[in-house]
Amino acid sequence: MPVSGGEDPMSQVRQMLRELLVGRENAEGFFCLCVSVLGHNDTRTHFLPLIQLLATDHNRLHTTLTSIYLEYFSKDEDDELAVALALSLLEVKGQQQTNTKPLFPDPKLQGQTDTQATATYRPQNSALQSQSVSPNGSSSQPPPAPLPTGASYAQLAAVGGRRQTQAQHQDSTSPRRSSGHGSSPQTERQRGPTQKQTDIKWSNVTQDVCASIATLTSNVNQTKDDVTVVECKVDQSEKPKRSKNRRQRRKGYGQQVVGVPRCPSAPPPVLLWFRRDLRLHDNPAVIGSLEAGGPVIPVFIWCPEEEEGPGVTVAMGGACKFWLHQALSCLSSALEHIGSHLVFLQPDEDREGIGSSLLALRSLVRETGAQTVLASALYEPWLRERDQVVVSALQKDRVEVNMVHSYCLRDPYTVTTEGVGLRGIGSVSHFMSCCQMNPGPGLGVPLDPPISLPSPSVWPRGCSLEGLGLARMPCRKDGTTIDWAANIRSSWDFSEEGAQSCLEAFLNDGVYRYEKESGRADAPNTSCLSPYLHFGQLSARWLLWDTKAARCRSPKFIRKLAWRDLAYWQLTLFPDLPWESLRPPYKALRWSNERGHLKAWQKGRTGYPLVDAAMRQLWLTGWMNNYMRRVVASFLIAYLHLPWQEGYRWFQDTLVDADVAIDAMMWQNGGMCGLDHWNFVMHPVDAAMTCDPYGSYVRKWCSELAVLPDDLIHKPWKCPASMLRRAGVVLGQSYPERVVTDLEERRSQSLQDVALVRRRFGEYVDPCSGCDLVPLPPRLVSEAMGGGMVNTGGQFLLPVITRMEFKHQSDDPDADAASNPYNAVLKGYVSRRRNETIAFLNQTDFTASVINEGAERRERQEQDQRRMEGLPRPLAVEQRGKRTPAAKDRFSTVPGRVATSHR
Ligand SMILES: Cc1cc2nc3c(=O)[nH]c(=O)nc-3n(C[C@H](O)[C@H](O)[C@H](O)COP(=O)(O)OP(=O)(O)OC[C@H]3O[C@@H](n4cnc5c(N)ncnc54)[C@H](O)[C@@H]3O)c2cc1C
Repeated sequence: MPVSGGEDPMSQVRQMLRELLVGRENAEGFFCLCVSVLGHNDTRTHFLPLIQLLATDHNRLHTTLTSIYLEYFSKDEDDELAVALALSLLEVKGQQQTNTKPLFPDPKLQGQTDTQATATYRPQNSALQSQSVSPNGSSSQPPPAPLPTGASYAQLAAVGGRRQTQAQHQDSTSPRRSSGHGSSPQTERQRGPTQKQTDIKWSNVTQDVCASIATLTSNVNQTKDDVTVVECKVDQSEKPKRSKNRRQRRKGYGQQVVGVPRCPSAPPPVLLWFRRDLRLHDNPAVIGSLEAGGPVIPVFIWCPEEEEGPGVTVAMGGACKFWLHQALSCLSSALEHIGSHLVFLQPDEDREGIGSSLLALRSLVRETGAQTVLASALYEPWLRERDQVVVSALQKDRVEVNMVHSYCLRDPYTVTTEGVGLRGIGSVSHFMSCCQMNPGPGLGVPLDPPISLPSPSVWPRGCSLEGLGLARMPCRKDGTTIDWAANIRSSWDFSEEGAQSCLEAFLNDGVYRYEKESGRADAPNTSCLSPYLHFGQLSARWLLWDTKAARCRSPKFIRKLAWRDLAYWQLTLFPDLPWESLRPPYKALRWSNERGHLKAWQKGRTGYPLVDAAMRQLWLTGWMNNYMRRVVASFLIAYLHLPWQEGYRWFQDTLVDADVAIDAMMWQNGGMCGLDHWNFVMHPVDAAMTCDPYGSYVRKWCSELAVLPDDLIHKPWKCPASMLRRAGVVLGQSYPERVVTDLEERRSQSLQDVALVRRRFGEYVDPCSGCDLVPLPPRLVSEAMGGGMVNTGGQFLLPVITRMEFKHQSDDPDADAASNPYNAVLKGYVSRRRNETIAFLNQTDFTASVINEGAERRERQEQDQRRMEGLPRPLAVEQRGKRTPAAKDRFSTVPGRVATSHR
């Protein structure tokens, strides 16, 4: 269609939209015109909100346009991002329901046209309602209208109209194309001077398109009389200041709602069942409850038996319960702030004295007359089963229950290995390939929080938050309270705003160092978002969007979200993951039952400062970073020979982010019996070279060692007695002696034990590859029949990733670890140069410290002598560690005083 000259861009788009709807223009032409007229940046920002209005009435057209948009704008995404997008971006209609019933119980609303409903507010429309399309543009659902042969959408757009040159110019200034930053609309909006202008344009776009749609639909005799149309607006004053930029960028997508459908009779209330989605931002269940049109009754039911599941999961340990209490308190305040209220319930008991969420919900339904229950789906197999029971029981009572997907980026029950196979299963790359190959329903765009929730005229009875007993502290005999959580309380902000600030802080700072330095324990280089993600105070979708829009993108960080989803996928495949080793032979491993060692490890009193610092940080704050978790796990397993389940359970009890799926997967992998194998073992001393090279982490958490020098603080047993004396350290008293000293021997023993069980249970070792074999769960068997598996007695066995060190050891089980060419200690995390430095320091540190001692003594004597003789003090020479000039690796810095070369 020719574009008339002289018109403003929006009139042109409006005109084009009319042409499109009456069939005189096709989807590609419309998209091309948008790019040509609005330019690259504005099209990227406004196109999806613009076509959102077509999502229901013209669903197929909407799908086609979304596909075109995605293909065009995903052209130059980097690989990592593309994979992450495979986990997320696309949306199918009704994505949020496991129950497929419509979300509009009100017949009046159901009866109206989709266009009208859209004007009221339909959050599912704010998600991209395209069919499943992979980031590379392939579609698993009806494909979009074909392109003219040989032409890409990018090319089509480039020939779209008379403003081509200008549009192309805008392209070249787009942040993504020029610098690799900020591919999303958000980043464009972040750019100060243009921001206001863009916002104004956007409101014009919305109004214009609404007007145009209204005009067009009036032609087909549709009336808006049944519905109170409330302007979709974002109340800037409601936004916490710190997140302003990011929040603003989203406003085209997650419009806030202040209105409900007008209805002749009062609609029944909706129960909004909060579980692990304790937030108002980007919560599809919250928005879904608004859609139902009735008063909303937010409710939280505490039923610990259901959380625990069938095995020993310690799903809600002490630290987690404490966090939950605080998070609920914050959510409750947030709800009060928007005129609502959170009802706390403890389950009623049935005739056998067993309480359940179902009973609690049933009595709430009876009390309130609610006909709809909305909740965010949970994926632990036992919780899913519980939910299925709730859904079917309430449905029998004629109550509609909708379980909305939002906890992970991908619903783990929709991930399949089709087209990828099982090779490499357990690794995050394999998992991401599965998601990429089978995109399935995804997440769409984040939703803003509601400004208000309609209240019932009478609130149901509930108990107090304290009544749930989540944060009850033990009492001493004298009646005083033991406040074990005091430090946790002072270390975190438990609110949703706390989560947002944490994210903001990370994206402004830590993310710049994340790629290379996320292992540092002495610097805040990771996001610290895990507890917020665990309790759903921050949605993974929100996090992904903000991360993608940040100035500095870290593919490694984005991959972490895939790790999270991988853990949930594994738990759905292997419900025994938290208590049963996946590799059968390893169940027979010889484990130690030395309780003293376990106690020392738990209390941070092993005598290894790095391990102790981490375990004390865990106890005091409920958290430690990933690298430190690996250090302490390696120590427990490879050096203390204690079973991984002990570590898992302690973590579950003490971590504020304790997450059954992630914790179990990581401990299984660390315990050598998961789907994946760590290909390294962290050395309790040498690992410090990466994470705490100057000892400041140890100084913080093991303050009794604070005065020791950098190079000896990780091994106080190597300090000369005089140094310990001066530092006030008495090993065995002020700081514990090492619980084990023969580290090398213990490592060898651990390796030999593995070789032993692999020999004993040879049927679980693949003779060709030497890999361990794992029995496959039925779901994977049915997906992968015929693919590279060995069948033994009805069990399907699959070769899984196996540490090279184990394969080699199996040839000579009695050999010691040092002679194994694949010795995993320190490998995988370090450079050869660093290994050499460590070896050098291990050899020389004792000698060096003795020499230093001597030199210092001589210096002191000389100074005393000079003072006595009244001579001036000699000029101080600055003495610092020296860096090898050509060193690429900062660990080549030799600590202490280094002699300058003598010519
Ligand atoms: C033995 C062991 C046990 C662990 N137990 C838990 C646990 O109970 N709960 C938990 O959330 N994480 C666990 N992790 C994973 C990881 O250590 C934490 O997620 C991370 O340290 C949290 O800090 P962060 O938010 O700063 O992480 P970041 O590095 O900033 O990562 C961002 C988010 O990605 C996710 N993530 C990061 N690493 C992983 C991973 N390896 N697997 C799955 N998801 C990941 C988390 O949700 C995290 O918040 C464990 C790791 C190990 C080695």
